[in-house]
Amino acid sequence: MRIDVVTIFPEYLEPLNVSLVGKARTRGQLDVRVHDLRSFTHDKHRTVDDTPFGGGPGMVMKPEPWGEALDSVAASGEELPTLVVPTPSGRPFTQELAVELAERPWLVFTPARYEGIDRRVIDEASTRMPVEEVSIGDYVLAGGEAAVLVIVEAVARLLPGVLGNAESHRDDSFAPGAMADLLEGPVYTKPPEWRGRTVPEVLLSGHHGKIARWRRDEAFRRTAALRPDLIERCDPATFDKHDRRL
Ligand SMILES: N#Cc1c(N)n[nH]c1-c1ccc2c(Cl)cn(Cc3cccnc3)c2c1
Repeated sequence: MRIDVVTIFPEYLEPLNVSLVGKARTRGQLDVRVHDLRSFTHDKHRTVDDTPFGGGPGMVMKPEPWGEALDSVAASGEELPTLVVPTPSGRPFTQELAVELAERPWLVFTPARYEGIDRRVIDEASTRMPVEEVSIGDYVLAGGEAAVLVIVEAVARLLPGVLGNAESHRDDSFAPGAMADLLEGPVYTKPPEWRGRTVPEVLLSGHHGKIARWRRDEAFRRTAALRPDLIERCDPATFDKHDRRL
């Protein structure tokens, strides 16, 4: 997968050089390119914003630099990219959308600032590529860069080979499958006793069937307590009558 990010804060995307995404880039599983929007300005002050038509607070990001940036990025690849626009009014970002985006060959992110990008940029882009306007949650950020970090990590970990053998998204919370839509249960590691606290005996038993059942029961119990709405979404076939009694 190729990912391009156009931003006035390229340094905000430095985290894409480390950990899971950084390793995937080093291995060649992910091609991430960050572009400074100001590279596509031509005035002395490298202006990217102006006052809003119709008045009102704040500034709006000018269409010209974005248009030139998207032209340049789109022309540099062979395939059709999907434009991903972080915005408070966007489609809620969920695991389902992460899976959808992970199936695309090329994502171009346009995290903006101020009061947003001149609407004509998105409208014009929509005539030549798929556009997804996405929000990472019902809270207000100052711009889209943090959303890009969240979306890229959630998508990258779904790409084949990115998660090592020691990790797996098989039992991810919110992912389809036997633990569909359940939150993760408690996890433990050595030492077996720490500050007088021990590990549930079943996890030391070596009985894989009992361990699997305990983990599912704990996930169900935790989900029922913290996110009962997710239980309603579960496929009834996922749980036998015993689970329903937890
Ligand atoms: N994704 C997401 C997301 C989220 N969940 N909250 N806020 C944002 C987000 C994304 C992009 C921008 C751009 Cl461009 C400017 N702002 C500031 C702003 C805040 C409220 C109303 N208008 C603009 C952004 C906020």
